[in-house]
Amino acid sequence: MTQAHVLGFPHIGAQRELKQALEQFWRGDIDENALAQTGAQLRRTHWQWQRQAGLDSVAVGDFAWYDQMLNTAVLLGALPRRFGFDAATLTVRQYFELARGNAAQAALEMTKWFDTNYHYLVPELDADSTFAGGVDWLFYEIDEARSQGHCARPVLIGPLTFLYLSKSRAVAFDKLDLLPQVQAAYARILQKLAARGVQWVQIDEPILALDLPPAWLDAFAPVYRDLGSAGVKLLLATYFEDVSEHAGLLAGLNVAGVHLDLVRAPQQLDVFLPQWPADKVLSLGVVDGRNIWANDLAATLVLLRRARQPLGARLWLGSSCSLLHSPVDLAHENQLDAELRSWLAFARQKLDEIAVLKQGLLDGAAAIATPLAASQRAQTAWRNSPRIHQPAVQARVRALRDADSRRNLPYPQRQPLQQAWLQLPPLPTTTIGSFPQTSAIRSARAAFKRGELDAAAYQSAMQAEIERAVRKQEALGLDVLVHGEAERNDMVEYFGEQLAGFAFTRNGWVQSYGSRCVKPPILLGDVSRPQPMTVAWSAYAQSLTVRPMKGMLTGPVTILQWSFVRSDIPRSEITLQIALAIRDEVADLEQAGIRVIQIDEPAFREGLPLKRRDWSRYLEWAGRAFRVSASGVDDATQIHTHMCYSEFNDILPAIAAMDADVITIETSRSDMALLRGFGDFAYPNEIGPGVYDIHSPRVPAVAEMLRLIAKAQAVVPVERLWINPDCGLKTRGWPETEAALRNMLQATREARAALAQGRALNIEATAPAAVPQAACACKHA
Ligand SMILES: CN1c2c(nc(N)[nH]c2=O)NC[C@@H]1CNc1ccc(C(=O)N[C@@H](CCC(=O)N[C@@H](CCC(=O)N[C@@H](CCC(=O)O)C(=O)O)C(=O)O)C(=O)O)cc1
Ligand SMILES: N[C@@H](CCS)C(=O)O
Ligand SMILES: [Zn+2]
Repeated sequence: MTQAHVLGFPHIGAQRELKQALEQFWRGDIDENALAQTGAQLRRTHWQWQRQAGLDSVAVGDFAWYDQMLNTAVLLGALPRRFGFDAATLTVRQYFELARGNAAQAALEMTKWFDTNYHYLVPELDADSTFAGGVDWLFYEIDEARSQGHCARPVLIGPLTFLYLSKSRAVAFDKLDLLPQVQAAYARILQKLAARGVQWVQIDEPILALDLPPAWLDAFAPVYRDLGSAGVKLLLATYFEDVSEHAGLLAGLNVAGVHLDLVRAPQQLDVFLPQWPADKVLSLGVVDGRNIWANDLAATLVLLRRARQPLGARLWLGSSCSLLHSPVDLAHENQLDAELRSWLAFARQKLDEIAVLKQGLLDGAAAIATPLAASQRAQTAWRNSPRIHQPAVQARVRALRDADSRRNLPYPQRQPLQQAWLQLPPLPTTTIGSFPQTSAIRSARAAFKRGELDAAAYQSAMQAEIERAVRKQEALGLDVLVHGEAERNDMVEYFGEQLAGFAFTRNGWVQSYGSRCVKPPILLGDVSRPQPMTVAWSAYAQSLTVRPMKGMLTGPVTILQWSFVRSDIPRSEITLQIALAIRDEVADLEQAGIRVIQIDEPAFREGLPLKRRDWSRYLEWAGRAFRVSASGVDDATQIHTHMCYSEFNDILPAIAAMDADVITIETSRSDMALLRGFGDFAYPNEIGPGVYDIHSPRVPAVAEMLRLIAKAQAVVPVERLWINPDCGLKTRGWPETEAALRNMLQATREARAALAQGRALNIEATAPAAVPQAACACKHA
């Protein structure tokens, strides 16, 4: 029978209930029982919504206190030995220690889930890892769903994806050596599910979207030959990319069905349909799990009908991927106008879309006449709306010439012009932009948004924060100052709120990691800049000091990556539109006397396509967009960029081609290993490799930073080396921020003295940090 389903539902809660409960629990304000009740209530609600919408099963196992990848490690019993926990008796408190670290141990590392803005916890394995099973939370939740009358479909991260995305913490080994044990553990779990009477299990193998080494691909058939015989029907889910090249492999796997992401790659259908075996389900992901646009029901029905004829009841339909990446419920957006709301669907509305599509497919279009007509009206209105199309913006993009993405002079000639007025000492010091976003700042903004604080009072409060940041930087002795970004809720949303072509939500939260969320703005139309966005704040900050104030902007690629983006025109074109808006802001900052300007691109690497074959095209347009945003200035104006969270070495030529005068990058957590590539590649401009990790409240000692400075000096010519932290300081508190910066400045003074005396830095006594650091605490609440 044709089934309608979703691959997973967001668990943070429509009002971020899980976030509030987690943070209360971590603060000690509520006990474990109260936390458990919040979790149970959220699961109950989300299952009810799926059932009420008319879906045939509910996803179980998508709920996680922190992260589903960590849950999988716990389920398998594969915990890092260094914590000394017994997986079979793991407590919720211990679970959070794995996620967030404890006094003795750093948290599990966190990294981006494929090309999304969600971070998962990276399981740690070693050659002796065991997989004897862990606590039975999944089985409990299945019983819970069933006791509420639902048809429970457990969702698991598949064994090959789990293993491939894990890391070895100690000596490197071939992770595939662990496959037999991992496979056996999955077989035991599936048998247990079968014994409970579970019929279908969704098993996610998104690594099929990547360029996989042959040994990993070859592992699929034998693993699933075994798992497919464990007594439950397996629906193997792929998503995020075209998996056409694996159609033969997938058709031959011992699974009962395969799921395809037809939103990302609709062309796959024509490859799969002709060769799809008569005994297997083909589940089509036709409702976008990663964006907020309402489905074009008529167009989707056409596609589904094409598959219906050959597949019959073996055709399933659902979301393209888990709805984890969507905000929860449009019903809470009472400030969006009716027209815009008719163009949108959040997770809850997507459930209805899937159910309606199933009905339309089985019972004919007449059975869904009302939603179909509404969908068609919305599509027509959207296509023709003056909110979307701004001919002047499009004309400006078309008129871009090659010279618009180039500075006048090359860097070697710009550098003396900049130094002539900047008069910076050797090893100039700066920070990445943000200073602590204190609860006073956040509650002032919340009061302003509620109308309880007027604009003038809010402005004064933010100016006071800016002044505080400036005075502290002066006292510390930094060379290039920042205003601190107090006025920004988020480095992307803030710009989305001010640019034409964007809409923003009140409550469209999406989990970024753990309890932390972001509210991506909605990029719905051609983008332009009605008025300056940052100039008044930066100019105010500059008015407070004679030192150079660095203007702070988010770059076009990062704004694109961290927004919900329209899908009717190419991403490359949208990015150029944003680039032009940023270019105008850069020009206005320069006019206002801000002559050092940073354009952040932390998502530049994240935007890289999953398949290498698509890289060069992306790097070409993304790099051009950055240069368009940065090239409209005088050669004496210094352009910085900043990148973090990334492995940069495989795209260094593209980073160099961005031609920023200075790049500050996250390097301290890799002990400067990330910098080596910059040295080998002979990166041509100035670099500020982070000399301390901002992700933990721990204050690094002067000697530790000196050691990293020495390592950096071995790779980057000293006249092109800057000293700065790894990333912004918004998630830190002031006491540790000041202490760490004080030490950074002291380390810099010592390094400068050594330089002046022509001696090497004395780093003999300095070992790498002995105390474990949180892997990434801006990501670790
Ligand atoms: C650098 N990172 C970012 C990513 N994506 C972005 N779009 N932005 C990023 O900065 N991706 C990669 C990383 C992810 N890292 C983080 C780090 C930290 C957070 C985080 O702290 N998120 C906050 C929400 C931030 C925000 O939008 N703040 C708003 C609203 C604050 C709020 O909740 N206010 C309360 C009232 C508070 C009070 O009265 O005291 C309310 O409205 O109810 C603001 O400052 O105005 C979080 O809390 O989750 C995210 C990603
Ligand atoms: N300017 C931003 C960059 C973060 S990646 C900040 O300092 O928070
Ligand atoms: Zn950063």
